[in-house]
This record gives sequence, C-alpha cells and structure tokens, in this order.
Amino acid sequence: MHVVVNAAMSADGKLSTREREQVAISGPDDFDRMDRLRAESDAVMVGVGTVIADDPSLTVDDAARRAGREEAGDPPNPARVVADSRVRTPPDATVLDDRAHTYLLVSQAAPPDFVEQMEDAGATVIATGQDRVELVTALAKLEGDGVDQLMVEGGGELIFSLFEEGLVDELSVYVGSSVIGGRDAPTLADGDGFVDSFPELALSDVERIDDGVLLRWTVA
Ligand SMILES: NC(=O)C1=CN([C@@H]2O[C@H](COP(=O)(O)OP(=O)(O)OC[C@H]3O[C@@H](n4cnc5c(N)ncnc54)[C@H](OP(=O)(O)O)[C@@H]3O)[C@@H](O)[C@H]2O)C=CC1
Ligand SMILES: Nc1nc(O)c(N)c(N[C@@H]2O[C@H](COP(=O)(O)O)[C@@H](O)[C@H]2O)n1
Repeated sequence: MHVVVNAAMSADGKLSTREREQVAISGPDDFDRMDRLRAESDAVMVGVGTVIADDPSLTVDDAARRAGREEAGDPPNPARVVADSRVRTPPDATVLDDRAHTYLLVSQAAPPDFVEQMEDAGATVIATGQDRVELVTALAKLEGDGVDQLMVEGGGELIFSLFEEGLVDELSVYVGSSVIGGRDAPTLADGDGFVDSFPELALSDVERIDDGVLLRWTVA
C-alpha cells in the first residue's frame, strides 16, 4: 500500500482554529489538486475528530473525474475510511451516505450496538486494537480489500499516529497565506509528539499554487 498524507496548514502550521472549525486554507487551484488526488486514490482516510468537526463528504467533486474512474472499472468515488475507536461517528454523518463505500476502523472497545448501527448504515467495520485502532493491522486489512493507494487528509492526531507507526510514504502540505494561531489549534502532527527520534523526510518538490506554496516530501 502507498500512503499519501495531504493537508493544508496556515503559515503558522495550524490545520484549523482553536475551536476546531474548518477553515478554507487552500485556494481554488489547491482544492482542485486535492480533488484530483482523491480521484487517483482507492480510499480517502480521516480520523473521527475530522468527521465530527467538518462532516466531510470525502468524495470527488469533478464529474469528469468520477466518470473517468467508472470508465476504468472503479466506483465513481474512492472508499472512505474513518479511524474511530469507539464509534463516535454520528449516524447522520455525510461519510455514511451512499455516494461511496465507507470503512469504519474501530477497536475492541467499540460498543456492539454502535457497531451494528454503522453496519446497518452500510459501512464495513474493521476492528483492531484493544482501546484504540491499531493502524498497522487495520491498513493491512484495507490492502487485502484492494486499497493500494490511500490518501490521508487528517487531522493532526491521525497524521501523528501514522508517522509514529512508520506508515506514511509521502507528505504533501499546502501552506496558505494566513495566520490562525492558538496553542490548542490542531497542527499537522499532534499526538504525543516525538522527543528523540524524528521521521526523516526528503523534499521532492516545491510549487507555488494560488497564494501559497505546496511542499512535497517522501518519507525516508
Ligand atoms: N487543513 C486541513 O488540511 C485539515 C484540517 N482538519 C482539521 O483538523 C481538525 C481535526 O483534527 P483532530 O482533532 O486531530 O482529529 P483527527 O481527525 O486526527 O481524529 C483524531 C481521532 O481519531 C481517532 N483515532 C482512532 N484511532 C487512532 C489512532 N490510532 N491514532 C490517532 N487517532 C485515532 C481518535 O478518536 P478515538 O480515540 O475516539 O478513536 C482521535 O481522537 C478539525 O479542526 C479539522 O477541521 C482535518 C483534516 C484536514
Ligand atoms: N486540502 C485541504 N485544504 C483545506 O483548506 C482544507 N480545509 C482541507 N480540509 C479537508 O477537506 C475535508 C472537507 O472536504 P469535503 O469537500 O467536505 O469532502 C475536510 O474534512 C478536511 O479533511 N483540505
């Protein structure tokens, strides 16, 4: 499996505000690039924090791209993947609509009636880990289901864990021209943070887009 993390942050490294409200950091061209990346992926993943904060669709906006996927024998939209240890995804969340298939990655601590509710909504539930989703096993199961190209959009808690587990192959960060601030505002990689050994990146590309810059790295 090839895992690409793609996110947008303010000039001061924030993914959104301290109130965790969605902010349009990307401009139109970067949102279009993100749409293309979604269309090229087998699945798009977020943490449940992003589902609760943003209620995203995680679908492909451009009709021609959806048609292109269908011509290639794929569903119009990539699958959606939510890391959600205890099933906090609201039953009316947009990620559960019928535009794409959805995988819910849960832990053994997920309440069975909540799991059943998600399955009734059409989601495929994958349980790994005691209290928290065990990402290595969960991603291996997704790969077994045909997910070769996985795009991860965030947020910072999930991105940190993926780096911690050595699961990230590429990182694309759009840096927008705004300052959000806030010591408690989410950053690109939150979690507990690294203290003595840090994932090493190799810069592969720098591109000006809209009024910001796209930085691309591969993970060593
Ligand atoms: N600018 C951008 O590009 C983007 C911005 N955002 C913003 O980010 C914010 C949300 O980010 P954040 O709060 O960090 O939430 P995340 O989306 O990273 O979700 C974190 C939650 O995922 C669940 N989870 C399950 N398994 C794991 C695991 N192994 N490791 C880590 N998390 C796991 C945890 O909840 P539990 O323990 O219950 O399972 C955790 O609290 C929002 O404000 C959103 O707007 C989000 C995406 C992109
Ligand atoms: N690439 C990017 N740039 C931004 O400025 C953003 N705010 C985000 N957020 C991500 O996009 C999701 C919303 O997408 P939908 O169109 O609703 O599917 C949001 O949940 C974040 O993952 N990304």
